[in-house]
Amino acid sequence: MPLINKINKFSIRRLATLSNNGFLTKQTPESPSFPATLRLNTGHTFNATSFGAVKPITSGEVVFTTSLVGYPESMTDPSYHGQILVFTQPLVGNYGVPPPTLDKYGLHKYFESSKIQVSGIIVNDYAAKYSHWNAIESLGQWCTRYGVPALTGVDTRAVVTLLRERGSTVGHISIGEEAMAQEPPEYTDDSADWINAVSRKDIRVFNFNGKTKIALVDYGAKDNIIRCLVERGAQVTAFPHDYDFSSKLSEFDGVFLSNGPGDPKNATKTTEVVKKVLAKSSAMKVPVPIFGICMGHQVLGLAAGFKSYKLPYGNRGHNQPALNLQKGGCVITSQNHGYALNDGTTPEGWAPYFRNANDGSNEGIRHVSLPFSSVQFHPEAMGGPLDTQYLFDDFMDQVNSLKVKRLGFQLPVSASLSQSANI
Ligand SMILES: NC(=O)CC[C@H](N)C(=O)O
Repeated sequence: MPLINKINKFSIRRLATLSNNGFLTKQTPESPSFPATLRLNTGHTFNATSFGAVKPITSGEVVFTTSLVGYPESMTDPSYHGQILVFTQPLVGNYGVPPPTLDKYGLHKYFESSKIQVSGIIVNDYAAKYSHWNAIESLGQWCTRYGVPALTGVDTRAVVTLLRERGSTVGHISIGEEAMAQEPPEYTDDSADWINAVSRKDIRVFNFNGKTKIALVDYGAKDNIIRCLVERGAQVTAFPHDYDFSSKLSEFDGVFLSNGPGDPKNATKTTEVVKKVLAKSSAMKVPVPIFGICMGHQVLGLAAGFKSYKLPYGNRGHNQPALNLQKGGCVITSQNHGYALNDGTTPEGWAPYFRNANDGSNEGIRHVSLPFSSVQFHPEAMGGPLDTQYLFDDFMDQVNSLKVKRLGFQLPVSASLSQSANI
């Protein structure tokens, strides 16, 4: 390559870094590569080379995603907190990592939260050389900055075959000869605390100008879920997972239950709060609609009386087909979950809403007469197909029309008559 081209390429990369100044004033150097292993509790060991943080040993549940793109979004999704993520897409890293730019609502434009949430990543073929107009650093540099180990050179198809045969499996990333020679430690399952680790600690309002007031319970909410609501005119009040907002229900037009990590059965406190909210809303003349996504769906289900269970190895990817049991048809969805509700435990007054066309697992529930529903997949789809974003439109339409009805009931009769004449 002529020298001038080389210089131009270098300056363009530098410019990208400088134009995002304030985020990254100095790039982290690439970590040196070390020999490493991924050891699974099945007894299998995979040799690898590290390209992220040099941390001797990291343990966690090993899960896989079949998504072809979206590693910045997946790795910052709080639902992946504490897990070691295997990418089945062989080439990972080739478009680098974007800056932590915030949009006008204060939400991350290119990430799902403010940091890497996975405990480690496993890829087949790491691309250290990246190219993208918006990239400011490589995947390896990003992992190094956040202290997250990353392995390349692993036969990820063999790992996934094992995970699919053996089910949910704990694994250990060992970096360097010394760590590789040691027995991996006993894995301590701290997943009961994961929601607490990722949920916000304070109450925060997004989009003060929004006309429709939504209470969002944050179990580790992805930024794009909040964006999907505020972009549709919502003022979103995000509550910590353990905050009992049931006494404030009448201040809101709708309730949204977010995604989050771990087993929904650990979310006992919030399940009790959601039970109260369901009872309160059901008793209102005009009920307040409730919608949930993934963990929010599971919590709503548990509060309604469904039972949940752990899937053999979970569904994680961007092309999971879900059948709409109410209207017919099939939607292609983005997913990331290890647990599911059991359709066989559907309580009275509720119905399964969506069903996974691959494994038959539940993908959604709805109340047969009240405005309560939820989906296991991710309509906000970051990343993934946008086919089910209409569910946000449906939810906001339902919230707004019931809000008008509720206002009608609250106004004196004469005002209520003139208001309904206006709509
Ligand atoms: N994305 C999510 O909210 C995941 C929900 C839950 N942690 C599960 O794995 O099933």
